Amino acid sequence: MSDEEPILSVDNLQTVFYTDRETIRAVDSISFDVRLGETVGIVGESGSGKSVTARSIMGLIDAPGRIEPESSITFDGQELTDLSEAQYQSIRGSGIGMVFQDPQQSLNPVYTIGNQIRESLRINRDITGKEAIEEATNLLESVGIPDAKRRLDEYPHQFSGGMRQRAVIAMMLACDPDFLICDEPTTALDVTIQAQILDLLKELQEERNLSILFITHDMGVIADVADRVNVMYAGQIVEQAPVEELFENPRHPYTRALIDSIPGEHSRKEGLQTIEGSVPTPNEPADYCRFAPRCPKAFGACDKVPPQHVSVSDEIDHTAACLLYPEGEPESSRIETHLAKGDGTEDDT
Ligand SMILES: Nc1ncnc2c1ncn2[C@@H]1O[C@H](COP(=O)(O)OP(=O)(O)OP(=O)(O)O)[C@@H](O)[C@H]1O
Ligand code: NI
Repeated sequence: MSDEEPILSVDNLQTVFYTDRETIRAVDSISFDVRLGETVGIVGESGSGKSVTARSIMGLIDAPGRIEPESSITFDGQELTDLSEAQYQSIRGSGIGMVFQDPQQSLNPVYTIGNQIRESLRINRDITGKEAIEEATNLLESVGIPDAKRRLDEYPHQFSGGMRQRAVIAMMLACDPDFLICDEPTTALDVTIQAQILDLLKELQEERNLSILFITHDMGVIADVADRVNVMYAGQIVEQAPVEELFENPRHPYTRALIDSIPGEHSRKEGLQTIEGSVPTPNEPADYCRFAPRCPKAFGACDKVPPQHVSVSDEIDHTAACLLYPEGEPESSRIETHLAKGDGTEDDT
C-alpha cells in the first residue's frame, strides 16, 4: 500500500438514532479518508456528531442507533459496516485502538495496570508469563511512565490523570494497532499535561507509522496535531482542508467563527469572540443549511437549499459546503450548482 492510499475510508456515513420522540441524524452523510501515517482531525462544537462518528467506525452503535445501509466504512480494504460482533472484536483487538476523554472508561479499577496490559497482550498477541511482564514494562516505558516496573503493580487510582491516560495508550499499544482513534484524549487534562500527551502521540506515530483520527472541539489542539481537518456541524462535514490551508484560508463561515473564538487570537483587540447559540439537534432532514440560523453571512436561499461540498481552491484539496461558493459566481448560478450536485445530476466536471 502506498502512503497516499487511505487506510480508512468513510463514505456517505449516516448514523441515525430512532428514539421514541424523534429521529436524530447524528451523523448525516459524511465522507472522509485517513491515509497511512497521517493524523486527520475532526473538529466542531459539542453535539456536532464527532463521538458518534468515532463509535460508528468502532462498531459501537447500539439501538436505538443504526448505521444506515447506504453507508460505507472500509479499513485496510475491508468493509466494516457488515461485520459481525465477533469479527469486530478482532478489529478492535488488533487493527484499531481507541483512546477516550476519560481514561476510566478503558481501565478497570479492581485490577492493577500491569494486569490489564498483560491481559491485553495475552488476548491479542498471545504473549504470556515472563515475556508479558517484560513487554508490559517496555510499553509503560515507551509512553513515558517513570519507574515502570514498580508501577505495573499499582491500581488506576494510584495514577494521576495524565499518567492514567498514558497507561491507556500503553494498553492500546499492547494490541499493536495500525490505527488510533482519539476522542478528546486531553480535554480533561490541564494544559501542560495536555501538551505532553500530544507530544507522546506524535512520537508514537512516527515510531510506529500510526494513522490517527483525532477528535476535539479545540481549534488550538487541531492546529497542533492534525495534517488534514474535517470541520463538523450538526452531523455534517462543512469544510475539509489541509491544516495550514484551513487556518490561513478558512472559507466556511462556521470555520471562521471557530477560529475567531480561539483564546488569544483576537482577545487583544476585540475581546474573545464566541459563536452565539448552540448546535441544533439534527432531528429533521437537512434540506437547508443547518448553520444558517447562526450564520452572519446567511441569505434567503440558505433556508431552502442544502449546501453541497464544492472546491474552493485551484491548487489544494479544499472544499466547503456553503452557498457562498463557487466564489465569484452570481447567486443564481451558485444555487444551481448546489441543487444539481444534491440531485446527483451534475456531470462531475
Ligand atoms: N445514544 C444516543 N441516543 C440518542 N441520541 C444520541 C445518542 N448518542 C448521541 N446522540 C445525539 O447525537 C448527536 C451527536 O452527539 P455526539 O456525542 O457525537 O457529539 P460530539 O460532537 O461528540 O459532542 P461533544 O463535544 O459534546 O462530545 C447529539 O445530538 C446527541 O444528542
Ligand atoms: Ni464527543
